[in-house]
Amino acid sequence: MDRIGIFGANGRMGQALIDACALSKQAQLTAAFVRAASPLAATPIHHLNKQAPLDLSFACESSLQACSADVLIDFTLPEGMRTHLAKAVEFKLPMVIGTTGLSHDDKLLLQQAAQHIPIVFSRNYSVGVNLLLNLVQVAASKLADELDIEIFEAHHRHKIDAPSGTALMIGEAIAAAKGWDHDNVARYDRSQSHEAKSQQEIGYSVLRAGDIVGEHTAYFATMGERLEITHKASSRLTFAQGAVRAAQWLRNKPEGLYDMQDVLGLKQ
Ligand SMILES: NC(=O)C1=CN([C@@H]2O[C@H](COP(=O)(O)OP(=O)(O)OC[C@H]3O[C@@H](n4cnc5c(N)ncnc54)[C@H](OP(=O)(O)O)[C@@H]3O)[C@@H](O)[C@H]2O)C=CC1
Ligand SMILES: O=C(O)C1=N[C@H](C(=O)O)C[C@H](O)C1
Repeated sequence: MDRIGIFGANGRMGQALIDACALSKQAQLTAAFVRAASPLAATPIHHLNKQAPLDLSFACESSLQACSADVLIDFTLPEGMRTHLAKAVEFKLPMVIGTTGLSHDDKLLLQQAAQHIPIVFSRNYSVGVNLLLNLVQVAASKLADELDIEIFEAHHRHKIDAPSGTALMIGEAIAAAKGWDHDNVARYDRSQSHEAKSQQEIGYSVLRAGDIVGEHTAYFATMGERLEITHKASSRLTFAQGAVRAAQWLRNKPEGLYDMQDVLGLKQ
């Protein structure tokens, strides 16, 4: 059994991760951390799998040293991720990270930490999106140069970062296939632009509404035809089960920075 510790255990993804551990035959949830000030600390956890009740309470993050986890999972906010990453390095524990909205400096922190512990970082843990990354690279490299490339994403009303981590990951994959520098070709806002778009750009658009779990479409449009490659997630359990799979894959790996394509064997 792989013993799993979860940060942000009371969040939307935290709850889904608790359910994913309960449904797994190989992973056992041994620590479900909440912030030090959380009123949930020391209260019992409820989860989907009612047939096998979970005999565990939420724990305060500061009790990490005393917990018995083999791998830690973080789906929180960038500030939380930074704190949790430092703890994982201190206690030499492998870590799976799904938090999005990370800055350039945060990504450098990940690289530094990966010199000491093994880390899987992915902005999307679903199988479908990781396959889509390969498909958009084929489309970007095989279709004509006279191509308009746009990425649309839709998420629930609570999501803070925009564009989503997945949308940026798709854009970065397309830019790599085209040999472009993503930061130079990404267009997030056309409201101040007074000219027609160039074909050497990747446009992003964002929708936030209701309870949408996560939808992404890459558009490849030219005169007379348009290819759309879409992924729709309908349950957070998809991401959570992917993260638990990554945690199991990560155990006993050497230090280094891995992603979900490594876990799934999809690297081209
Ligand atoms: N890579 C992937 O496949 C996916 C990534 N995500 C990403 O996961 C993250 C979480 O999403 P979601 O679960 O919807 O968000 P929620 O807001 O529902 O949950 C966030 C959790 O993080 C905790 N948290 C926030 N800040 C800190 C901090 N500074 N220290 C410790 N804990 C903190 C919150 O605690 P409290 O309740 O006390 O505030 C809460 O438990 C987002 O970045 C999202 O984009 C989401 C889905 C899939
Ligand atoms: O915040 C979310 O909910 C999600 N975030 C991730 C992202 O930013 O891409 C992944 C997924 O789409 C859900």
